[in-house]
Amino acid sequence: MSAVPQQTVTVNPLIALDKISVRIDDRDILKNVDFALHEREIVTLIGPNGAGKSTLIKVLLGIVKANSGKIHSHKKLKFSYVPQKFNPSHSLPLRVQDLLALEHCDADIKAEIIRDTGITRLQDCKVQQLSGGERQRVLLARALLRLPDVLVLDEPMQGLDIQSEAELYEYVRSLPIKYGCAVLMVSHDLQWVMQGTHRVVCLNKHICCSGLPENVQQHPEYQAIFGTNRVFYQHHHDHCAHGDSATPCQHDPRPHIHPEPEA
Ligand SMILES: Nc1ncnc2c1ncn2[C@@H]1O[C@H](COP(=O)(O)OP(=O)(O)OP(=O)(O)O)[C@@H](O)[C@H]1O
Repeated sequence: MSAVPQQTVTVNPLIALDKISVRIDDRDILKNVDFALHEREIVTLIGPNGAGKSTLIKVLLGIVKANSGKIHSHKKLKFSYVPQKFNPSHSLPLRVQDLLALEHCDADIKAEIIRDTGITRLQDCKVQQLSGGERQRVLLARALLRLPDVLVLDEPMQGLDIQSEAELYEYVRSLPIKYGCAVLMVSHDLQWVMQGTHRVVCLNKHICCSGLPENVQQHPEYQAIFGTNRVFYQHHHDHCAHGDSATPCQHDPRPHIHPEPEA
């Protein structure tokens, strides 16, 4: 069983891609891709480098136009996207609090998101000067402040240390219930992501297979790409991951990411 409580999947998906194909410079990037994301669902997109994962996300976000196929959605959706790379211009110095102020959100929720993503003490820092891990936290906070219907995370663990990575997964897992969003995540980190996801979709220009993590790893196309030794790691948290301690966090039992230690 997946380690995440299964959601009741509604009949109507929030958004569905129907036979989407994308060609760039006469190369097939996506071929006949059917994909659906349901309310409050956590879906992880996996696949080898160049499989078209970022392109699929960009089609969903409307950044890339498909050459053929249809996108269905029964309401106008609010998306938040945390990209793989974000390099803010040095010619436009921006403090973290200025970046966060661009999203309008209830003050209590904003305070909660800032606290839970561990960025309270970064408010006066310039975005350009943040470490990779700090930047990821700030981008996640900013994405959440939009209170999106769909939160899209493209390899969000980049730059995070192992401790923060575990906390971030735990935190992401709590988001659909806390803020009512669906989460679509791209990740190469099979061990950690699979135990936090409702459904896995394996892409290699076309959808190779999809379903529960434990079923997908038995699929021949999955095994052809990733081999048979990549068994998903099942980890059960009843504690937050800070301090290398397995004892429950005394000060705050809610999923949250701890701030990076001060230098
Ligand atoms: N704007 C573009 N122009 C030309 N080729 C592109 C463009 N965008 C993507 N591609 C090509 O499409 C293919 C899929 O790229 P994409 O970034 O979607 O893959 P990915 O699965 O996200 O890869 P990775 O895991 O390495 O991030 C790649 O071969 C890439 O070079």
